[in-house]
Amino acid sequence: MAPGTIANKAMSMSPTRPKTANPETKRPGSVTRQPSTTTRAHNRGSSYSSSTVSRPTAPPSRATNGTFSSTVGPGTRPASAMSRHQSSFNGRRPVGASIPRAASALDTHMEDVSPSVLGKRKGPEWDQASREKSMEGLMQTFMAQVNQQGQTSSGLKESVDMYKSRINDLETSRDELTELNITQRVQLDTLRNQLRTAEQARKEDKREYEIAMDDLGQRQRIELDSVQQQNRREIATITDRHQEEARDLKRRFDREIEDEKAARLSALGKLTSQSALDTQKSQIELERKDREITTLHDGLQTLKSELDRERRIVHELKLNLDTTSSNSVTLESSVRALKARIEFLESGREEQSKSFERCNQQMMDAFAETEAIKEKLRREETLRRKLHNQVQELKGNIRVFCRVRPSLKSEPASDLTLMQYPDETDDGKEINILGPEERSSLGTVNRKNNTFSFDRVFNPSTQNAEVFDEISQLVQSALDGYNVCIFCYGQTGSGKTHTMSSADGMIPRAVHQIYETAQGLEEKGWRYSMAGNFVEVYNENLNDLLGNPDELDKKKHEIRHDMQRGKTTITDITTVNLDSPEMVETILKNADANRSVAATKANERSSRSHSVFILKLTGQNHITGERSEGTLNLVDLAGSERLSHSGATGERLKETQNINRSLSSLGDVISALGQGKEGGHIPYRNSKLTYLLQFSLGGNSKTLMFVMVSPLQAHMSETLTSLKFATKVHNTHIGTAKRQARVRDA
Ligand SMILES: Nc1ncnc2c1ncn2[C@@H]1O[C@H](COP(=O)(O)OP(=O)(O)OP(=O)(O)O)[C@@H](O)[C@H]1O
Repeated sequence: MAPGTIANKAMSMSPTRPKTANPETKRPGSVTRQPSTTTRAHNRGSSYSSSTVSRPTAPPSRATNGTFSSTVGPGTRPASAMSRHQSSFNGRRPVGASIPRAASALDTHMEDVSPSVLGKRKGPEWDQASREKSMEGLMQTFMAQVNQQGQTSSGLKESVDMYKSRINDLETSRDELTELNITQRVQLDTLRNQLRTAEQARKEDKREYEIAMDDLGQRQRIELDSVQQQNRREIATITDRHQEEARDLKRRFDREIEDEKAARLSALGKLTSQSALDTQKSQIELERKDREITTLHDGLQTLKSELDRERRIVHELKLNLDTTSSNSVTLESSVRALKARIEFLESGREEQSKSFERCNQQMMDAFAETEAIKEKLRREETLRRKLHNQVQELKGNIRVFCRVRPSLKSEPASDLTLMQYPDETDDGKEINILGPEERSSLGTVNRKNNTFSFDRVFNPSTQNAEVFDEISQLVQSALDGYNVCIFCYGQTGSGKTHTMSSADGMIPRAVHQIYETAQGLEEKGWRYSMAGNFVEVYNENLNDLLGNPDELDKKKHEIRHDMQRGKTTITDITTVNLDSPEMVETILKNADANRSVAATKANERSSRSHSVFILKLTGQNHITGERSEGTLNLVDLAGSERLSHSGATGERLKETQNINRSLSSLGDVISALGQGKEGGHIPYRNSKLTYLLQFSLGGNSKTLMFVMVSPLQAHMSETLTSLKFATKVHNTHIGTAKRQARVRDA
């Protein structure tokens, strides 16, 4: 316990603590309050002492009664002091606490006697007896008070003793506490010393740990540096080695490339000289062929009859084959019968075996004969191909057919152009277009007559099947490995789409024929594969009509030519393998649907664009090892009407310009081919269409153009323009046969 606490306790026990609220202290200072000995005896603690000193002392106000007041004067007021002690000790009242206040009794008495004592007499002069009496009474009262005071004093003594014992207790407690305090201080010091030692030890440890950490860090840094250096050295070594290897490789590759280049260059040189030689040879060959062709031309009839004869032979051979086959069947059954007989016959074995050998020999002969006939048939097929091609070449490598569509129900007869077909019962090659009636100044009525002649003219009653008969030989050429191009040219509504891609048009018919022929050729060892593309050239852009309709007019396709192999490919194009002839219907439907997406009306779009159906035919003969690669292009051209005169603007004008450009490019290409200059420039690149068809126009390819004619009077001007263009094409000689067609104005 802290010393201060004990002092506070002593303070709380102070019997004389001033109380301003005490009525006695407020009383007017008539009584002198001397510090009593009892009070002094209590004054041991410093706090207690200060409290006593602070009590105010007043000078005696009754100097005349000094002796009396010093002993029994009202200022001492022991009872009052006692009562304050009592109140400080937990409310216990010491003996005498109930004694009446002497001071107040004295006060009363003093007031009663004072007039006589002070000589202020108002009654009789002097009464000795009463005075003695009263003195005695006073004396008795005084004595009683003294006794009372004695009792009070003994009570106070008891209190003092009690206080003393209490003080002794407190001192003992204080001593104990002081001792405890000292012990605790010693312990505290010891603990502080231990703490200091521990702190010292901790600091020491920390310092050692830091030193160790520094050492470790330094060691690690050194190790890291050495590892890094080692790594750097290794990387440098590896890099050097790799660079050296790379240099070696580069040197080697350079050497190899150089060697390869030199080899290629020499090969190229050889090839160039070879090709020059070949070209020269071809030239000579061409000239020779020209001569031959002239001979051939003369001997065409002979060849035709020969072909017929060959056909007859083939037919006879086929009959022979059938007979032989039935013979071999008969022989087989004979063999079986003979075998059965052998089992039954026990004797004459030799004769039987001879007869069996004979039968066997006959059978072998029959097989050999069959093989020979088959071989002859294959030779016949090769010969047929050759002859077929010669016939096609003689017919001319570019042909023009004219087709007039019938009038539709909606078109009255009065609106139709007068057209005549003078040789329709014969060759069917001419058409007369009669102009409107014109009255001359002399009054005669005339009609302008425009006569055109083509390879074939189909009148309005001709059906697609008949038209196809005429082109089927060209389709056969595609199977034989030639590039064939069939165009439909004419103004909008003239019947191009009907001819080309209607349900029974040229495209489906061509596919069906190819299938049938390819199947027939299978027994001669041929296997064919067919791959189809359908593209559209619109505004000089190529579109895939079998692709995603959303990509129409957006996706870019490029045309790539393999000049050495004479092959054309289109990038990112959909190719459909025609596994069955029915596939073609799906292809046509898809193309139509795609066009419908791109335009509000599909036919509107179709008349503003060129569509090209490309069929690639690859054949392989596993018996003879022959191979053929041909392409059939079926082209539905955009409407040829001269829209530049119609005042078209904007998008329509652009379309028109593109159509005009591509059609005139087609004309230019055909015309350049017709000039037939060896190595002359052919402007294929002038339009997407001609560029796409580069290998199918000219050279060894075969071209057929349909010029489509509308029967309407209103379209006559366009009809004449189309027919004139077609005549120009017809007059063009490409390849071997030269022909002349006539345009007669009557
Ligand atoms: N030989 C024909 N026999 C019967 N109807 C025909 C014949 N040729 C054309 N038509 C009909 O004439 C109309 C116009 O023909 P088509 O659509 O083929 O013309 P187009 O030249 O292809 O026109 P576009 O350039 O707009 O495509 C169609 O209704 C078609 O059915």
